[in-house]
Amino acid sequence: MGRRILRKLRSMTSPQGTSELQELVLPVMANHHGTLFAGQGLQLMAKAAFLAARSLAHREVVMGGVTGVEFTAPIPVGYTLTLRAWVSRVGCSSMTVCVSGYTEAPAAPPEEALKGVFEMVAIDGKGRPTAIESNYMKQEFRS
Ligand SMILES: CC(=O)SCCNC(=O)CCNC(=O)[C@H](O)C(C)(C)COP(=O)(O)OP(=O)(O)OC[C@H]1O[C@@H](n2cnc3c(N)ncnc32)[C@H](O)[C@@H]1OP(=O)(O)O
Repeated sequence: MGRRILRKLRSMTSPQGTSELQELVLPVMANHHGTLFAGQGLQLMAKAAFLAARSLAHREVVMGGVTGVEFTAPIPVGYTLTLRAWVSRVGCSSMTVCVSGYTEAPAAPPEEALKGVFEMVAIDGKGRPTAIESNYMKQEFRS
């Protein structure tokens, strides 16, 4: 692959410590109300948090816990859900990742529909916590 194409591909990816996913809500992802099933929403948020944390740590990461999740608006089938995740705290081996999801549809204004805070831990080849070497952020943003 040529260098120019590689440069273009790199510029199209999310910055380190962030991720963005876009999903079309399909009937197979819905509950009996015709809106996104909570378990599917959690899975998508977990995926976005994982990708943001791994891109910062440059190592494999696992989820240690979920600090909080809120579903603030139902997401009907046919809507587009855009999830944005960003690392808000870097510890020794752990990271806090915030995720926010917005809905869009042709006749509806964009609306925040879900959000969550996830604790991710960088691991070595044996699955044990390992230090994150990053200058991304060395302070906690918790109030
Ligand atoms: C991508 C996926 O699908 S992951 C699959 C689901 N997740 C898993 O299977 C993970 C299973 N759990 C584990 O493997 C372990 O409990 C680990 C790796 C998360 C932590 O291992 P421990 O031996 O408990 O780690 P230890 O107590 O040394 O803590 C390591 C770091 O993780 C943090 N941590 C550990 N557990 C948690 C938790 N539940 N919530 C928040 N932070 C945590 C610690 O605060 C510490 O942070 P620091 O290094 O920045 O100071």
